[in-house]
Amino acid sequence: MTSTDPTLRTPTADAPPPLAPGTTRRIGLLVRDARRHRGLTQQQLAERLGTDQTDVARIEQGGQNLTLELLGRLSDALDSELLGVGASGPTHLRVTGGTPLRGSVTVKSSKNAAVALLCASLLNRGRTTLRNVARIVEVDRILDVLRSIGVSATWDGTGRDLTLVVPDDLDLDGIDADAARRTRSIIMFLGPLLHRARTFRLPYAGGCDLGTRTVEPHMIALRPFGLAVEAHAGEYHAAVEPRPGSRRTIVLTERGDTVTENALLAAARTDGTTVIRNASSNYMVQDLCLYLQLLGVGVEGLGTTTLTVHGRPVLDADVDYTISEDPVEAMSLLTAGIVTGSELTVRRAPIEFLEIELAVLAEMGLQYALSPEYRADNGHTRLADVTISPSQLKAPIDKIHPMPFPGLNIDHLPFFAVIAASATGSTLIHDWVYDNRAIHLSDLTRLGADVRLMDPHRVLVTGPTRWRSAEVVCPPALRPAVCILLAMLAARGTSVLRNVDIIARGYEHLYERLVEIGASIEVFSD
Ligand SMILES: CC(=O)N[C@H]1[C@@H](OP(=O)(O)OP(=O)(O)OC[C@H]2O[C@@H](n3ccc(=O)[nH]c3=O)[C@H](O)[C@@H]2O)O[C@H](CO)[C@@H](O)[C@@H]1O
Ligand SMILES: C=C(OP(=O)(O)O)C(=O)O
Repeated sequence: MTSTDPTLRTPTADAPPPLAPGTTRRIGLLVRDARRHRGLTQQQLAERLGTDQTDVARIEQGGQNLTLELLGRLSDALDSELLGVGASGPTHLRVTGGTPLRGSVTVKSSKNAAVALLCASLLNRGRTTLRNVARIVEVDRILDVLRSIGVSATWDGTGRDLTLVVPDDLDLDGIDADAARRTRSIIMFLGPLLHRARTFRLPYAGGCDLGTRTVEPHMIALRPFGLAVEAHAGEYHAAVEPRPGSRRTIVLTERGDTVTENALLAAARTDGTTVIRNASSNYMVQDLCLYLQLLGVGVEGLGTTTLTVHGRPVLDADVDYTISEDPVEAMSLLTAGIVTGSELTVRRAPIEFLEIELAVLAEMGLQYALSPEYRADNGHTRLADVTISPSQLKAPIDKIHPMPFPGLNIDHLPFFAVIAASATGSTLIHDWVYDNRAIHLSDLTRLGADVRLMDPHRVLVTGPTRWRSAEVVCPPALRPAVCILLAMLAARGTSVLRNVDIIARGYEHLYERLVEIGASIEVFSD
């Protein structure tokens, strides 16, 4: 069949030599994986490329000569660095699995509290020092944005503590839109900025490919503070008309984490009392409340769904705050140990935010022991060391589904898919929250798991799995990407996980730390 696209036809004599057939076949598989991750049919990808479905089928089968120009167009059409060339190409992992991990590993501080506190630092006229900050890409993105508007952000010699000083005048027009668009957390600039300018613009919030994530609850929550937002051409146009009154009640339409944080950030510098109902009491919200208290804001109801904030128009204090440990990291590390049948201690696990997960895992047959509890360096969060032992797991009787805290954390849900695949029996996993995240879990089938997508929100996982090694492209979502890596640790033989850069968005030195507890992981790039 003749192609409609001239660049897909047989090369001319002066064209560069064609790639070896093995290479085109391999690239074909990568294209197919990336297309599926994007949820595109061959026809839809063909339309993006301006060609026929048959051309796409040929590329995926390795039967098409590939030029650099075509590779570039494929990368653009798939919105993927998968086919990146040159020295700064994507990073991949070679994972040799099937052996238990051993020893202990310590949980780092959380991404989600770090981004909230970075945004919160905009409220303070004094110096904010954040201690124990995770060195992750998500933090770097928000830092890039903060620096672009004039905030001074300096790491100390240890590289763990960060000092932020906010100037009197922010250069909001100079905002690094590229960095901002790569993170959803930019939405949390709305709360602090409504105290700094009567009008301003922010780029649309972005982030992982988890499906549509509404920003409407943020708009509703911030309206009582006089904020009106219109969306135009990739930007939010915000206008602030402060409303009189010394008391307001905000009823959140969703018990979301970042929307609660935005309401807190707006209330912190609003004179008088703000009552936030249906507030999230999740870990990052608690970290934010503790920081605001240090700044001199009265916050009552910590850990509950009604927060009462006594705001102060000027916040000017030199404060040090130590960010607490990340429950999702802890859950990831526990899963690494569970699926590899290991005796492993996960130190400094924020136990309050893992209690339901551990109760479910106990029902599934997990053997574990907890150390006596102790406090995190923020003086508040309860920590414990969790030691798990090799266990025969069985599927839970009821489905596994997340709920706002104190329910099972939505970000822990993907890890239950890997665990369920290691257990005997069928587990229904219901992600009612994200439109797209459960879909990414079907990649576990590449490693031998029986994962059936019942609909975009529900997967049925039947185990036990005889994990086998495979080559997989990282899904474009942080937690599912880590789940594939953990399944590779369980699989005998050598697997390759391609294009893992997304993992650095939320995990610091994850591979090195897994290697320290006995994993065999090699990092390489093209
Ligand atoms: C930076 C940060 O802190 N990110 C976390 C935060 O994102 P964030 O707070 O931004 O989460 P979203 O606002 O996107 O909420 C997630 C999804 O849940 C839905 N929803 C949420 C609450 C609710 O009561 N009803 C409801 O339907 C939302 O419509 C959305 O589709 O919370 C998510 C849900 O815990 C976590 O996965 C993210 O890791
Ligand atoms: C969904 C997540 O985070 P974010 O809100 O930053 O996309 C996550 O941490 O898994």
